[in-house]
Amino acid sequence: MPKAELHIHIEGSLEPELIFAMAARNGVAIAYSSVEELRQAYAFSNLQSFLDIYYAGASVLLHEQDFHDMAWAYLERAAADNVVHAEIFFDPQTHTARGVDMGVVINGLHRACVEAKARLGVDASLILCFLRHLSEDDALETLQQALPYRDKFIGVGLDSSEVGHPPEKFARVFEKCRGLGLHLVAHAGEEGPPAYVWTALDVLKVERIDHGVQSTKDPALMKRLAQDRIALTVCPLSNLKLCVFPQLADHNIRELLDAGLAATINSDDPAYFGGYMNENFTQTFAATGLTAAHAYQLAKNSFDASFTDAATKRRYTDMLDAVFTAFE
Ligand code: HPA
Ligand SMILES: [Zn+2]
Repeated sequence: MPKAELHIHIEGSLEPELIFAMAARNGVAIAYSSVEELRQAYAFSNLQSFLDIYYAGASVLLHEQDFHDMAWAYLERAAADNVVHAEIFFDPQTHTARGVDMGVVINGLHRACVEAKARLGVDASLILCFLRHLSEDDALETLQQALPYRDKFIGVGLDSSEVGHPPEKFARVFEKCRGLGLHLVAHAGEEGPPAYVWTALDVLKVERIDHGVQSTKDPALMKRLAQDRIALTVCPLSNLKLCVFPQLADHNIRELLDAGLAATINSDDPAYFGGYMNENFTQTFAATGLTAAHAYQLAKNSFDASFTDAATKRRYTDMLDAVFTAFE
């Protein structure tokens, strides 16, 4: 089934093998003695326990070629899962704080996106995420550093530690980005309360909510999301691995879809959470009993919610319809 991936952190696609290869070629020391030992550390109890190891993994990225190679590996893997369109998050502050130049980050990632179109037929673009555990002034400075590369990213997002860092902390920087014509998204309602989804919508004026699974706790919010067709980029295996739901069978993806919300399925940090796109779909469908009609809706939602033009959305939906017609 052709589909779009709208919630993927490129640093979360860095597989242990690539971490070790880059550590060796860049002379960076890592706290684990083997790929197996590193993988064994991937047992998380919540978002923060994951973020600590995720930022440590990203420390091997130094040169433009490293950022390119990481993104290229993801794009090849995504293409194998029939992802035809990807909007990719990156966390520049994780790298600039270590002395890596903004241009090194963006040019490396962007080159892989350009190659993906030519060699894989995958449409890929970049969304710059601000780290919400840092200050808004740090985000404003990061935006300033990224402006020379304005043509190489399509929007901004908000990620990292959610609880205690509500969306409204970033009101000024998002307002500035809106003025620049950038698309706006934010993580909200992953671990944080429905109130954070409300302020992401009403203060930051985001076009999509990343995760948003806590929204089912607030009926008025559910109504707002359905009425305004605000897409939720849901990541089931991530929610399972970070203990947002005790089991995949307890996930509320079906409740979201059946309430008429524009939910999508995405991989978030596939190297850490045990699955790329198709694995997220097959495990979620097996555990929750979603139907073929839900599969069609999820893929259709992913195209409708993407930041591409109407003609491209129509072309994607025609591809999807052709697949479903062939199975009827
Ligand atoms: O799931 C996530 N939530 C918040 N920040 C993140 N950074 C990478 N993945 C995530
Ligand atoms: Zn995420």
